[in-house]
Amino acid sequence: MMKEVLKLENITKNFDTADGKLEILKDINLSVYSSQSVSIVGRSGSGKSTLLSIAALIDKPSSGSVYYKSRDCVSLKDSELSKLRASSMGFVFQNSLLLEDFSALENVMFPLLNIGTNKKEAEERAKDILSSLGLEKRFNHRPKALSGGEKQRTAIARALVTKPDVIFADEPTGALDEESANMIEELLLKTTVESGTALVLVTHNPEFASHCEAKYVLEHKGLYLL
Ligand SMILES: Nc1ncnc2c1ncn2[C@@H]1O[C@H](COP(=O)(O)OP(=O)(O)OP(=O)(O)O)[C@@H](O)[C@H]1O
Repeated sequence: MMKEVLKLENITKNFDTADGKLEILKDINLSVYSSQSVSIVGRSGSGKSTLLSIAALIDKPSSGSVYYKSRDCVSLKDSELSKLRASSMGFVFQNSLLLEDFSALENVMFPLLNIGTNKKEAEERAKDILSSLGLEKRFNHRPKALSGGEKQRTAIARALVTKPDVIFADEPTGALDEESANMIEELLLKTTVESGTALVLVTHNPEFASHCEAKYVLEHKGLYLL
């Protein structure tokens, strides 16, 4: 049976601006299960990144609950949230920032060292995952010596290496040419499902979105199943 990894309940988000209260999200509900891929599309400014930040426990909702493996997370302390993110979540962004002064291998080892994995094991696991993403000849390359697609594959390796329960991807192929974008798309869907990780994907690309198991559109402040 599939486990529920993430549950958003009646999420509302307002921003206070010079022109008063701006309501961005209203009564959003979403459940995400292990191994499930979920896509969220919507026009620019509809609140996709805001929703992703709330789901990933980076930002807090104005009201509503975020449950992570049945645990209510909205009122957890920042230090607990950081720990939870580091051990159980992975992130891939349009321009995933890699550490420029470190090799691809060191970039991928970093999240493991951060959660206390010993160096030898971290190196082995980082090498394994980079190799599985076709980067076995790029271990020692710094980010500036990697192509755009290779950088994103390194970012995916970095996101997956801790074996997270869920990966949040915000426009992960937005900066790539079509061929690299297709490859990254395929890799993300395949690697997440195979490792039991859930994927929550925000994208402008309707084709990429359509390959996910559950497809949502964010419009008029609400989230609707397509
Ligand atoms: N800190 C903030 N203060 C005020 N308004 C904000 C803040 N953050 C986001 N917004 C507004 O919230 C709305 C939603 O922004 P968000 O980035 O979530 O949209 P999006 O759907 O991800 O857009 P895009 O597809 O262009 O990336 C926008 O109108 C934005 O201006």
